Amino acid sequence: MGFRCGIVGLPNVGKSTLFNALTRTAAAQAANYPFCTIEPNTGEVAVPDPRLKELAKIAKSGNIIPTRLTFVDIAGLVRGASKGEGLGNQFLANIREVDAIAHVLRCFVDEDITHVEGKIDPIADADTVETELMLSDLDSLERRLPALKKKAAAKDKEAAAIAPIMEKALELLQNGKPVRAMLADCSPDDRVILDGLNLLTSKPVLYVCNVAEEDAATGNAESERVRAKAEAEGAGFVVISAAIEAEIAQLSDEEEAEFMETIGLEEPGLDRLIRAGYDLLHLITYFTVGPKEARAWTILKGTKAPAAAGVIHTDFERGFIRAFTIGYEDYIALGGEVGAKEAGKARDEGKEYVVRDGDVLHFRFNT
Ligand SMILES: Nc1ncnc2c1ncn2[C@@H]1O[C@H](COP(=O)(O)OP(=O)(O)OP(=O)(O)O)[C@@H](O)[C@H]1O
Ligand SMILES: [Mg+2]
Repeated sequence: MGFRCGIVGLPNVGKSTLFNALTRTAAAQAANYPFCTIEPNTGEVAVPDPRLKELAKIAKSGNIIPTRLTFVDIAGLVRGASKGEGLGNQFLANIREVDAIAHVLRCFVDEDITHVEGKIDPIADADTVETELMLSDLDSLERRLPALKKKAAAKDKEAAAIAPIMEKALELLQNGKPVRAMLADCSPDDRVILDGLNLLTSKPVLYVCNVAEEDAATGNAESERVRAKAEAEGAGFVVISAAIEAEIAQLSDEEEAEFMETIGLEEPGLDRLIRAGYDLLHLITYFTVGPKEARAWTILKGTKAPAAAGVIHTDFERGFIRAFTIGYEDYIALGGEVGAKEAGKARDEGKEYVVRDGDVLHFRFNT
């Protein structure tokens, strides 16, 4: 699988700084000039989950292995990108390949750091970026729709199913709205068709307000404006100071705790960001726990047991018999597998079982 979250925004707003903090590397060049990034940087990030440590304690697991999410640091885009300005289409192609968008908005004032639009206005910046994505989608749909409609009229079943969804998406774009506005009342089947259209504005969005160090714990007036926008749209929202996070990422665990206390942060903003990205993608976690390791695995909400097993190994899915299942709360409260079994809280689940977040699973299979 591998779910990918793309870091998108205007040039020089802190995307690469954030990426480096997330991946705890200096893999992406971050510097004070627009279009510093050209080729996208890709990195895997461990998804922080305090439950793993609790499970490992009970099972005396030798190792803790978190699940991972991929972040992609993409080139900045400017007004006119959809028509080839700046890095134009190349950049749009990179966005097309991700599953969700973390849209970084500059909310910090610093005269020394160039802002391509000349002033701090995250709402206007968000509109600039979104407009380019919408123009690109509009262009793509307007090009594709006539041929599709012709096919639909000629009784092509597939085309007939796609056409109304394309038309609805087009109508939204013509009214200046992103296609994700139709996600809320999209049936699962329609959703598959919509995803197949491979548009830019149908991807879920998380606004990341990049604030100054002193605003990291509280946010500021600009980030509050973005919060209101995110709430109105049903989009994700996180306040973070990329500059601080990059510093924190360099520290040891002890130094980190101390540093965060001085600046009033309860947990690294990165943890909040990673979790928000995970939620945005409708991902949940199940665990496998034993003396060797306590390990987290990522699945889409709604995944049934065999497909969940397939994340570990395709053989597990092909030869799936059943899933020995204990809910996380039960596992902890009853002191592990034996206790849960004795209390009747361990269940054998079959092929139709929809795995829940936090399930501790043990798959039985034959190959
Ligand atoms: N919260 C912050 N406060 C102050 N300065 C910051 C903050 N976040 C990033 N910067 C600075 O802004 C500059 C641009 O950062 P960065 O290279 O990460 O931007 P970018 O969005 O990746 O740009 P590009 O689109 O050109 O690749 C760097 O000098 C970085 O140190
Ligand atoms: Mg960059």
